[in-house]
Amino acid sequence: MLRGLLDGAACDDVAALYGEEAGFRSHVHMARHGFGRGEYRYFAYPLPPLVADLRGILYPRLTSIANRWHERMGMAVRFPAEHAEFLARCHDAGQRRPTPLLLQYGAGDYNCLHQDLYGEHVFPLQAAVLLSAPGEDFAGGEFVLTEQRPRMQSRAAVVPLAKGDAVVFAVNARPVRGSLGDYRVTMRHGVSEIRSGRRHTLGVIFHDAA
Ligand SMILES: O=C(O)CCC(=O)C(=O)O
Ligand SMILES: [Fe+2]
Repeated sequence: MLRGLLDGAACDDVAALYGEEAGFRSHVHMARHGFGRGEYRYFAYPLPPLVADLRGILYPRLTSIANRWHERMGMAVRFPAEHAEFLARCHDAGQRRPTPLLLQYGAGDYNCLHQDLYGEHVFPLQAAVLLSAPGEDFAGGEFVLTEQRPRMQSRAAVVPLAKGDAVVFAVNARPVRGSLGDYRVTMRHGVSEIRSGRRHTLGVIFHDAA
């Protein structure tokens, strides 16, 4: 968790973008795709400055974890120091569409457990920033992670985010140290049902989409 990544005013400014027509490349109604209930919009390029800055600032702080994870999971790909360089790799492979997104949930909405994979190129960590205040703007709507371990039952974790907090989590898999060395666990994330009110999130994914 990154506590207080954004202050309250910045959260409100980003959440308010949801209602604007311009600045997005697509609008997804989750129920139509079986993804849950609620909606989200992918930003278009150029990203709003705050979103572009978050991507550029968080990425270089995560590359050493990403590279260590890949080494431990026996994956050959390594990540360059700067986000622009990694994006160029995505774009050269045809993954050119921006993936940062704004999500909006109302009462009864939820986000099914999923993974945000959009092509061959995957940066193994992503971030989500909670833009609304639990207990004040909404009730329910907890950020949930599950880890699926080999030959074991899945385990869930709830991330107790406050408004402005971010969670950095595994996109796809992460290594876990066991008595026989590292093994790989498959991670998924989602959001439990919002019982009342309205909840907004900013999702920051570092690879672009095909
Ligand atoms: O609304 C949330 O907390 C989860 C959003 C999400 O799935 C994401 O940012 O990838
Ligand atoms: Fe997601």
